Amino acid sequence: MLFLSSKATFQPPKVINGGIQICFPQFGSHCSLEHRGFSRNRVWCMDPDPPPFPTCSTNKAFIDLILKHSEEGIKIWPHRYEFRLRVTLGPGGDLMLTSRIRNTNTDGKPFTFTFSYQTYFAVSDISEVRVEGLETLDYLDNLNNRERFTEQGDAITFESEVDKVYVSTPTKIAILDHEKKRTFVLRKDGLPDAVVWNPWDKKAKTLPDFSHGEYKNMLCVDASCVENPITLKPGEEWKGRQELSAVPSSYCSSRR
Ligand SMILES: O=P(O)(O)OC[C@H]1O[C@@H](O)[C@H](O)[C@@H](O)[C@@H]1O
Repeated sequence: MLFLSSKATFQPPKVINGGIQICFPQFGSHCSLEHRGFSRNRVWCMDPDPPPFPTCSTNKAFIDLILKHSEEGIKIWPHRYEFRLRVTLGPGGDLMLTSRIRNTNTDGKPFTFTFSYQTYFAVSDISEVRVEGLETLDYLDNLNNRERFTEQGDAITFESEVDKVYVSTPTKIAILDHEKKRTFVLRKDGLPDAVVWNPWDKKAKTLPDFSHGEYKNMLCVDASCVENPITLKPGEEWKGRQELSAVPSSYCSSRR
């Protein structure tokens, strides 16, 4: 289901192109932090004592992880927080990520953040892929100084570099891989926006992890909260969930 570039090397702080990257406390380049935030480059701990999750995890394998502020980290982002992540795998391979972020500041100060599950889907050939669920929506075009445009009425197809933030998107987005006759279904909650990215040929040549032509085999569709940042007061918690499943395309279209 997920793409990982063939030349990826796991040597933090270098980022990889692949998998699902948890971007917090920013997704973009608004302040002096790392441009996709620091959470994707930190070592997380297993959370031995997570508070109860409202989602049903019966018959599913799951792991609870936690990331907290460190005294070193506070110098970079001057806030105390607890970020709990539950990763759940269902019997059919469905993958669910639930993030809970709590402001634990003791100085009474709120904090503001943006967030994204930067998700690299593996596809057979980007030219054969169609994304449904984003038609007629407004988007901010990262390739045009984040100018706002409105998408046309048809499903989205790809023939050049794309880097768009679709705003106020529905809770379900489908990524149809025509060649593989397979559809990825992304369901989300608490994450109004969806970033769609493919670097295409020219940009991919500038990304050292990509082999020749490898851009054809990936598409990022990221459940995100970018347009309207989230503000939490001390003691408040935010929750954002993403669920991914893969189904035969015929199954999906018969249930639209
Ligand atoms: O190299 P990074 O930081 O993981 O980002 C890769 C791409 O990720 C996409 O999600 C963004 O929309 C692009 O703007 C970005 O170039």
